[in-house]
Amino acid sequence: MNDGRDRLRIAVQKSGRLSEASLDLLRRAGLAFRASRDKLFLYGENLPVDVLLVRDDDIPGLLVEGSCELGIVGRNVLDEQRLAGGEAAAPVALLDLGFGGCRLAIAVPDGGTIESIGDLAGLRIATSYPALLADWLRAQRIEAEVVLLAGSVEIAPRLGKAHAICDLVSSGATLAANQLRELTTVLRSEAVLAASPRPRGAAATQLVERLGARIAGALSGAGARLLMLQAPRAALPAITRLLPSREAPSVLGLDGRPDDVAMQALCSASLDWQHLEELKRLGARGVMVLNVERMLA
Ligand SMILES: Nc1ncnc2c1ncn2[C@@H]1O[C@H](COP(=O)(O)OP(=O)(O)OP(=O)(O)O)[C@@H](O)[C@H]1O
Ligand SMILES: O=P(O)(O)OC[C@H]1O[C@H](OP(=O)(O)OP(=O)(O)O)[C@H](O)[C@@H]1O
Ligand SMILES: [Mg+2]
Repeated sequence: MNDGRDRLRIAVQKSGRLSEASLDLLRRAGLAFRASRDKLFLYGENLPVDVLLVRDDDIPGLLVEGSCELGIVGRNVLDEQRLAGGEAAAPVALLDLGFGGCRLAIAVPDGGTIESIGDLAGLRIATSYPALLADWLRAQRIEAEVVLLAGSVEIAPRLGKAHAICDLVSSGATLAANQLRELTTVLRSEAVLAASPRPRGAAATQLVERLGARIAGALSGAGARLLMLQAPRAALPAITRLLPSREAPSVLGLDGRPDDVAMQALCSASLDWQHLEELKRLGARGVMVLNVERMLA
């Protein structure tokens, strides 16, 4: 690994919105950990892979300097630091992880005079994401002043510090509580698996690829169902049309029953009781649905 280490390091948010889901995903990818006494480090027990628990803002920097080979962080944090860092090598986003979904949005006081993005010209906008906001303003050819605030951005308009804000939104409850309304979206974000841009040795590269494949497998397996049944061969086309299936089902002949088949199909999470009742009506028997835990392409 980098700096002569013989174990891989993954940086994960210590305590916050991404912490639980990040560790859960790593466990589903087959990693088992033991916590250090100071709870800043999780020692990998079954693979040479350890987890570093840090502030999410530190994760891109740890990847850039090569102290960690992988990290789980919001795309918002990754893109902000890439834009702020200018030309320097940036971490590489490998995979979207399907949690931590939110958007960076511009919001304005309810009932105020700002009605379209053009109205932002010449105004002050408070944010914790100055590089993303400045980049968006440039692209929209709007000249506005960016006011940097580390947190509680939503109260800036009430304090007279800014006319508008640019902050993360998911349910919209925080905006509503502060009498703000969303004007436009600057960036859609979710947690991503990111890799260090520093060159690594062959062993580390191989382990990064192996973990990437396991994590992708844990994600694609999540929610998938394996449907197994027996049915009259003649009912197969109708059954196949009915299924929320990702690919063609596997069909097997049955000994001594030429008119019947056994079939197996990988379905999405939307496979429900109504599908099963319909299958029965079409002549299916022995219908079984299993949750898929992991898949390897
Ligand atoms: N309301 C939200 N809904 C869903 N995801 C969110 C929301 N707010 C933030 N996120 C995502 O979760 C990430 C972490 O958010 P959190 O609020 O825990 O960060 P933080 O306060 O900066 O934590 P830290 O102490 O690690 O710096 C954000 O960068 C973003 O990607
Ligand atoms: O649209 P909503 O569902 O209301 O979520 C939006 C809020 O969530 C985030 O803050 P968080 O709650 O993580 O607190 P923080 O500011 O301390 O990070 C974000 O900064 C918003 O304030
Ligand atoms: Mg942070």
